Amino acid sequence: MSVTDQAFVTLATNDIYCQGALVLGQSLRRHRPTRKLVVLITPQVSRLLRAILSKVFDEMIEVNLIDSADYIHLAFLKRPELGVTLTKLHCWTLTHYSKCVFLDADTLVLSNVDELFDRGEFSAAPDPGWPDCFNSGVFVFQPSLHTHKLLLQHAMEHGSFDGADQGLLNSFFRNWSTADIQKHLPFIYNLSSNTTYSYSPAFKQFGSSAKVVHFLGSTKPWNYKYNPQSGSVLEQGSAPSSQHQAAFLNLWWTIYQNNVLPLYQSVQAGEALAAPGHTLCLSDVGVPCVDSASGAGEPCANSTPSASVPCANSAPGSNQPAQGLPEPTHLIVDEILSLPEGRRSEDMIGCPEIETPAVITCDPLSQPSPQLADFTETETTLQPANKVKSVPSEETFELSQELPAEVVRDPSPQDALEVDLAVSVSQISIEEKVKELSPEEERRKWEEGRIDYMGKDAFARIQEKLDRFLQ
Ligand SMILES: O=c1ccn([C@@H]2O[C@H](COP(=O)(O)OP(=O)(O)O[C@H]3O[C@H](CO)[C@@H](O)[C@H](O)[C@H]3O)[C@@H](O)[C@H]2O)c(=O)[nH]1
Ligand SMILES: [Mn+2]
Repeated sequence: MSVTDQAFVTLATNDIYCQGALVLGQSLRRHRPTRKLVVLITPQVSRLLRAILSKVFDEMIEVNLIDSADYIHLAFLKRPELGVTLTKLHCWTLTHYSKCVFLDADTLVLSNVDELFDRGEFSAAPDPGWPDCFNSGVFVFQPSLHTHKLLLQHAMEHGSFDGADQGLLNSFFRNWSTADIQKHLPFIYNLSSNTTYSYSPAFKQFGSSAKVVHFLGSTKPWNYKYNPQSGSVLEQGSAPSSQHQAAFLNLWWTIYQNNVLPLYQSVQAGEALAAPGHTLCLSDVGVPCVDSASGAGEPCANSTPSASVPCANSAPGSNQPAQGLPEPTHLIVDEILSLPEGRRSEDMIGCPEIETPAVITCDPLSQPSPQLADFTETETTLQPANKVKSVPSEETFELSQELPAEVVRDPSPQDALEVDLAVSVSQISIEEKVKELSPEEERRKWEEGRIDYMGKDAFARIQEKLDRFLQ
């Protein structure tokens, strides 16, 4: 039975965090949630990622990025990510829901967690670093404009002791650790992926009942490279700290490969149809059992090739991208991960962890071609595309009365983080790059007071330019 006035909510302020939100959304879907899935995005998210998110989430709601630069005047800023994570507070404006569960975009759901809706505001699990504080990566809350207003007021009056949302929320809900044990979520609802390293006997005892894994900290799953053939992340600079952590990372990537990448392919194929010549570089390479990302590196047992399926056009759904948004993420598919011989999803039964994979197959008999006509969607878990909503204007108005004018920004694209997906037979990686700004955008940034004092606008570099000019 589905409950339409309650929702799981996440946040992604750029295309990189969208990768996490997509895996989280698909991990929730695999366990058949009875609540809606909602993603909060900011204007920085590209139209391609919006199109993909709308295939996974029931609702996509655009909110204003509360940018750290805006808070210089409020003098409460030490860490640049503060503003961004304060954007999380917008979740209290979702008043068309009676209760919600917030999940960070770097969390992964391992089983059905609908029972979280039996808890009340404000429920959260202890933070592994300081268990008298809660971790703000998973929490139960009740949307309310009044609470939202109080939270923003609290932010302005008291700041945040850690410079981000977790410190703010802990001081706002300050009796969490003592008042009501019902509001202490068990740790299995927010298991930090690296805890297994710090207390492995406990993990051995209780780890199998983990329901939500949280990749907290600076290295996220998308920072690793993944080998689709072995089904495991590649050990490089940032090697996983334990075997268990590696298993969670491998699961993240399995879902990414099987349930997220195909969405790119179908949406980009649709875009190519709408605008021929769109960047989509594909070559037809049969990859033996690329979906065998079980974590153990075992090949799929039941991968009997079926008759090849002729490719057909696949429309991306009803989502038409909005105008004036950041340029889409680049998808570089060097060698497409097509299943050999047009293998259908039914053939994947032997692959563990994959219940209803979204699979795109390509007719191996047809010529390699960058045309979308080479694709067909055989089975997907896609949800109906949904409308993009914005926070109602009255709320924005109310908000802008509360805060200095510059805190609430025009929803103009700015500093979009672009993503390069590099997909080959032996490696998948998600590279992030900061978009090069045009001279006009640079000037606008300066005029808005968003100056990169530590980076390219550092005094030494300006001096260099002046010297060159004066020579
Ligand atoms: O550039 C960003 C940064 C963060 N987020 C969102 O904000 C969440 C929190 O950021 P994250 O990088 O996941 O922080 P953690 O490494 O988990 O660090 C801790 O500290 C953060 C700041 O207090 C809290 O928000 C987290 O819940 C807490 O686990 C993310 O999951 C996203 O949903 C973005 O959308 N874009
Ligand atoms: Mn997190």
